[in-house]
Amino acid sequence: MKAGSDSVTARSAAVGVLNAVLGDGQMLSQVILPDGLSGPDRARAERLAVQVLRQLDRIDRVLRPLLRKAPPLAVLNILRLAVWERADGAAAHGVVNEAVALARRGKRTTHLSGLVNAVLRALPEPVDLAALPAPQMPRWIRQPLVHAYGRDAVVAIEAVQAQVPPVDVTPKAGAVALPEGEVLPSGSIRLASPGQITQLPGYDSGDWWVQDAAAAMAVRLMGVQKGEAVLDVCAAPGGKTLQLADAGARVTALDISAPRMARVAENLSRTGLTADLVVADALHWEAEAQFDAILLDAPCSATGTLRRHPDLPFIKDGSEVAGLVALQAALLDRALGWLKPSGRLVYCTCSLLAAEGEDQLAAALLRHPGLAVVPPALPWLPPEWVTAQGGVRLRPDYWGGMDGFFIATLITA
Ligand SMILES: C[S@@+](CC[C@H](N)C(=O)[O-])C[C@H]1O[C@@H](n2cnc3c(N)ncnc32)[C@H](O)[C@@H]1O
Repeated sequence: MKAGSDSVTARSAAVGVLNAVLGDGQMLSQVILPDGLSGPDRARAERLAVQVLRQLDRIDRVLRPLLRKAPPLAVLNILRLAVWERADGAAAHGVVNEAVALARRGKRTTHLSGLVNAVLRALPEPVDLAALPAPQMPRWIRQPLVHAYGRDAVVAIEAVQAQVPPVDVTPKAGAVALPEGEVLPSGSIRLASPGQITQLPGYDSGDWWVQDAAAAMAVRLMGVQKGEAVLDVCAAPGGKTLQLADAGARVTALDISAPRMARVAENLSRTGLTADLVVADALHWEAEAQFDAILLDAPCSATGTLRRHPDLPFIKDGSEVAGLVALQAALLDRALGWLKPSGRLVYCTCSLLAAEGEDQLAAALLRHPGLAVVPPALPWLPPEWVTAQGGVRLRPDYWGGMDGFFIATLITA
């Protein structure tokens, strides 16, 4: 974003978001922006905050030599935002003036507006963040990934996570209006220039939906047949429900969260697809009949989605993982009981951690002696993505960037 007088409100809101995430540990999705911000300013504030979080380590490397001691967080975040804007090509004088004005307006920052001015005037010219090493993932994620994939792979993943992720969409069968983009081998379309999604051709007519290429692969691996009874266990916000319904399955979509299920209903309505919606805790729900196929997209650490959620490294410390692993195992055991004898269950998580993928699968195979893995048979799937167990490991550095996922198809003997 280029500096300009109209962007002061977006800028102050962006600093507020950074204070909430980095100071109070709030998730980006939960931060409430101030009332009275226009739609475009709201979007700009969110974009600025996300970009600063994604580049935070690089930004701090630029600032560190210019600061004798760490200023209060609210001041530091004004400086961080200004460094990002300079790196993004905004003119120095505009960025400095507006950062100083922002500091003057805040009760907690006004006494340090002189410092803001001095530091920003001392920034190198140009501010080249891309020349610095990509931000590293926190230790609780990085260490197990180095162990699982090796150091080079982790560096490649971190390089991708420092970039603005592309937007992929899944076309509906027989779609007429599609936005321009590159068709990936799996059939997802990577948009050439996303801009405002709701303005793209085919959005209003429901000809496609936004869904990362990796997220779309679980249902592609399932090989759904028309008329099959399919249960989507953790369904919201519903990208995979749409795929299942579009493939002609009779879909039951279940999720514990009513507000999130409302988004599934909206998505079905826009795309003209249908599914039975159930709001329930899968750990207590009872199925009335068994299913031909079940998709379990289990709640997880979401470590495969750091590109889109750059706040996660700052608000999570890995302490939730053990609880999530136990929940995934309990959901998996329960879901297996709803399968027809010849049925298949696709288990997936958007996690990079083996604990929520490969190890979870190995533990399930031990708990259920009759359970077997069906290796994928898709011509476009690179064989090196298939694990020794027959699961699929998707990494963020594949195909120029995708979410990290683990997917496995299970059958009971
Ligand atoms: C990874 S998200 C699912 C994403 C979804 N499948 C999609 O493609 O859009 C995990 C979901 O699990 C749901 N969930 C968590 N615990 C659950 C439970 N005990 N029973 C049912 N749903 C649960 C959450 O509300 C969340 O929507």
